[in-house]
Amino acid sequence: MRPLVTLRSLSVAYAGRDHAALKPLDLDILDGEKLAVIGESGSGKSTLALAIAGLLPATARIGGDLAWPEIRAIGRHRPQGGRDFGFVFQDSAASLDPVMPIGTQIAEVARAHLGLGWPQAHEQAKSLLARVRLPDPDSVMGAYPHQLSGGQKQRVALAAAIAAGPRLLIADEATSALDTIVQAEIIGLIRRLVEENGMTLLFVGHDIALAAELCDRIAVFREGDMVELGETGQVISQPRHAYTRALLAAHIVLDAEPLRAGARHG
Ligand SMILES: Nc1ncnc2c1ncn2[C@@H]1O[C@H](COP(=O)(O)OP(=O)(O)OP(=O)(O)O)[C@@H](O)[C@H]1O
Repeated sequence: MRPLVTLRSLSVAYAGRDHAALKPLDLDILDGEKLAVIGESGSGKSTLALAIAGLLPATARIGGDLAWPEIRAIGRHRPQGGRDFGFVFQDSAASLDPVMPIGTQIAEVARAHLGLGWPQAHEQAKSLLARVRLPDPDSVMGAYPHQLSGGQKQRVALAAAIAAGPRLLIADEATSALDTIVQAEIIGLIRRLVEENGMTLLFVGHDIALAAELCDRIAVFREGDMVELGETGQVISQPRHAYTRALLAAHIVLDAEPLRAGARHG
């Protein structure tokens, strides 16, 4: 598989902080793969996701090289949100406009990046709402974010993220605020959308069992260091790093089944 994004000695430090948020790392995100980035709070996962999307704040100093080879080849400097990547955050309310109808928000992405007129963009938005399995897409088109549940808002955020057909879907703790059943539904939805659209997935989270269920490879982060990177089956059944073993041990106490399944299938 060709790399969609390449990182070479990439590091990130925020102004005023003693420690680097990300220590130099090499990583290729392969076109079409589902890659999980996991680790505890503060380990640098979101920093990595934001760096890949070109969304780090101005206070961040970036070292090394981060490239989207195909974008660089056509002379563009940075990836474009919506067109090259879709980003879904933990708190989708923060990325949805509270005073704009849902349908208009999704249609705007399709209009801006696909050059559609408003009527076509609205049709596209309605079919996306059906694809993310929101009941009654017609009424959701005219609804506002506060009228939807947390799980429904994540479905809308996913519809908006993929509206312009990006190559990469970045889900940053996109299911972390949801209860277990809704979380499983959204994981299933992400899997289906990624497969149907042939997208690459960067799944950022702290739950190694969820990562194992969904992804082909797992990268484990701790204190800004990528301590482990491997195929899911290998990371689950033969973890190389003590921290990965500790994450797995903590999970086996809570709920062993997804991990056993991940090890069997991996
Ligand atoms: N905008 C910022 N300015 C200064 N420091 C930041 C900023 N964003 C993150 N950091 C710091 O960088 C480190 C890595 O944070 P990051 O958010 O990438 O971790 P994370 O693994 O995604 O954590 P979480 O799961 O809690 O979001 C932390 O020490 C954090 O406090």
